[in-house]
Amino acid sequence: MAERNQAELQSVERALEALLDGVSRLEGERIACPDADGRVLVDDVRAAIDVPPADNSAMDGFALASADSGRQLPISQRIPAGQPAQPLAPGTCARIFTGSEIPAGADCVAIQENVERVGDTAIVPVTQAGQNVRRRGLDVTMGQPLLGAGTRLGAAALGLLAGQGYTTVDVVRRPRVALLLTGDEIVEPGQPLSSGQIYNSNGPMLAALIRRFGGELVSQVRVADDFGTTLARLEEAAAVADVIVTTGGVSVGEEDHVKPALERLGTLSLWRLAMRPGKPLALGTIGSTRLVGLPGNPVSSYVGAWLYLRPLLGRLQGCADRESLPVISAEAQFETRTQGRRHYMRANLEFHGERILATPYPEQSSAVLTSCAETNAFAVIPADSHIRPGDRVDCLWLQG
Ligand SMILES: Nc1nc2c(c(=O)[nH]1)N[C@H]1C(S)=C(S)[C@@H](COP(=O)(O)OP(=O)(O)OC[C@H]3O[C@@H](n4cnc5c(N)ncnc54)[C@H](O)[C@@H]3O)O[C@H]1N2
Ligand code: MOO
Repeated sequence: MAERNQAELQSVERALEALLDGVSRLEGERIACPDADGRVLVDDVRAAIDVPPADNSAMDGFALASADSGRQLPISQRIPAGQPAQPLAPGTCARIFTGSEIPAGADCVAIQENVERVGDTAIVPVTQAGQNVRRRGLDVTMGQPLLGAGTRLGAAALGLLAGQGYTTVDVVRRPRVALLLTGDEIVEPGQPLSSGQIYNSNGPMLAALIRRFGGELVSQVRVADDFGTTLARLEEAAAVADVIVTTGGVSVGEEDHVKPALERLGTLSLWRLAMRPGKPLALGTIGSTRLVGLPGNPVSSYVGAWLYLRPLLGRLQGCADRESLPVISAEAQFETRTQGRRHYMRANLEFHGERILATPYPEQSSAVLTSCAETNAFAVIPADSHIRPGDRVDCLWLQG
């Protein structure tokens, strides 16, 4: 079906630019390291100590001076991990274990499988200097940059911080997000469903995405379809949140009160975007609080959250890798045509050796949330194009 008024549609990029304009990183807070998974570093972190702090053994075996190797040597000490090593008596070797400190005077370790023990002596094969020794500072050298500002902390980063002895870390405060759901037909799960009603699927879905994108959900309220209530709920939300997310009420229906309420309280721009799903989008401000008004259709809301809300929360956290999604070029396993709107098709990427295949969910209606639940990417089909099987398509990988 031909779409009219395409000239009036605006690009995704322009809307995103408008949304992020003037948005800067929130302030930091000091938290305990074990609580910092997924949080974003405020500043660069430098290494306070060498890791490992001393040369140590990579293997269970015998430490010795390489010049003494290839001979039978007396075993002059035993160095369990965690115990200080005594300087090695010349012409001897030391029983040593993985992680034990290399004694002064030794420069290599022969692994025990290659050593023959004879009483208190060991016949040690020829061993090169440095063999099986992990040098002091091999992992991290004191003073080196360890992690950069804006890094999203994950398991390995938390391990690095702990390896430095750090107990607290300065991270960006989580953006506070208030979720407002419009629509008198919406009923909470657990309640009986009457004729004309549907369960609230957008609420839990968006709450999960907000947390996943690094936000803190500070409130989640339903707003009745009337102007006064909408106004009051928006004001309350603006008082506690950095970001207000609404769903529903951004199209042209007469029951939509978000637009007039926002026009009263702050600024509002309504976008009609050259994208599908999710043509309508509302962007606004109430004081310093940003508002993202997503469409009510669950799929449009889901796609809009990935494309707009995630970058906004990323910018507020000073986290560049949350501002965009990884793009994977894949081989289309389908044929489709678009007109004036770019299509974000919910698709599955499958990795088959060298080939990456994109298969769209068969039903792409913006009311079919199954298309989101069963896929892992958005295949981005440019406006006015014809994609045939085997063509390359750029896909946004929804793993961020
Ligand atoms: N005459 C026109 N009608 C519509 C247009 C248009 O341009 N002209 N745009 C269509 C498009 S595109 C979309 S998207 C929707 C956007 O509508 P709203 O944002 O105003 O949302 P509602 O009308 O309130 O709801 C749409 C749809 O979504 C369901 N919904 C809403 N909230 C929830 C929820 N929390 N959980 C589950 N489902 C929800 C609602 O029942 C409706 O079915 O407008 C089109 N119309
Ligand atoms: O674009 Mo609406 O989001 O088609 O359903």
